[in-house]
Amino acid sequence: MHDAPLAGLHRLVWTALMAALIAVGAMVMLPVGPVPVTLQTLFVALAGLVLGPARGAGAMLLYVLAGVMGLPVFSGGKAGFAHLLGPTGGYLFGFACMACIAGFGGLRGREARDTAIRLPRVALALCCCLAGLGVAYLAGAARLMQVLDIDVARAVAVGVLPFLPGDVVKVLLAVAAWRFLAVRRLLPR
Ligand SMILES: O=C(O)CCCC[C@@H]1SC[C@@H]2NC(=O)N[C@@H]21
Repeated sequence: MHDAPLAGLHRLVWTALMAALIAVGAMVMLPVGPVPVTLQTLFVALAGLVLGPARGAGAMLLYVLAGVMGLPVFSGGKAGFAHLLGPTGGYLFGFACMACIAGFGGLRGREARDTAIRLPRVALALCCCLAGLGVAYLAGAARLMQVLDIDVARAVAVGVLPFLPGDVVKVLLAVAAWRFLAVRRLLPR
């Protein structure tokens, strides 16, 4: 009977936690050009899988809002609205879409009560995360084209290809973490 308010609180805590973890992912940064290597995509994928499409996207918007309001949560500890208009602003917009799409790979309804997460279910989660990553790349590359005044091929060379192998590994880690939490019934409902 008292489960519903607690479940709501549990979801809220997870939403705030995921927004905070993406900020941590932005701090872990390797500056390699106009776009740095960060751990953000790991936590964006995890946010979607753990929270579902709507709340996953909500956690991303919360994260972006925190940065716009001046918290140093963007890559390299940057903050402010101007950062959204810079070379990496497209990815930040794309993260909400990525979390939303990844969220369709998470567990819903009765599935969430089943602790046996088999290979096809893991494969679905992985596909959703990779599709979401593709959309984040699309948004990121589109913004790079505008800001750096480059063509599509150059934007892909600068903003997608160097990150692809690492991001695939991050997505695999996110799926593994999600499965770990799910089989232990630690996910919000
Ligand atoms: O300025 C920001 O906070 C956003 C940085 C975005 C970095 C992108 S996300 C996809 C790709 N993978 C990385 O490791 N870095 C880029």
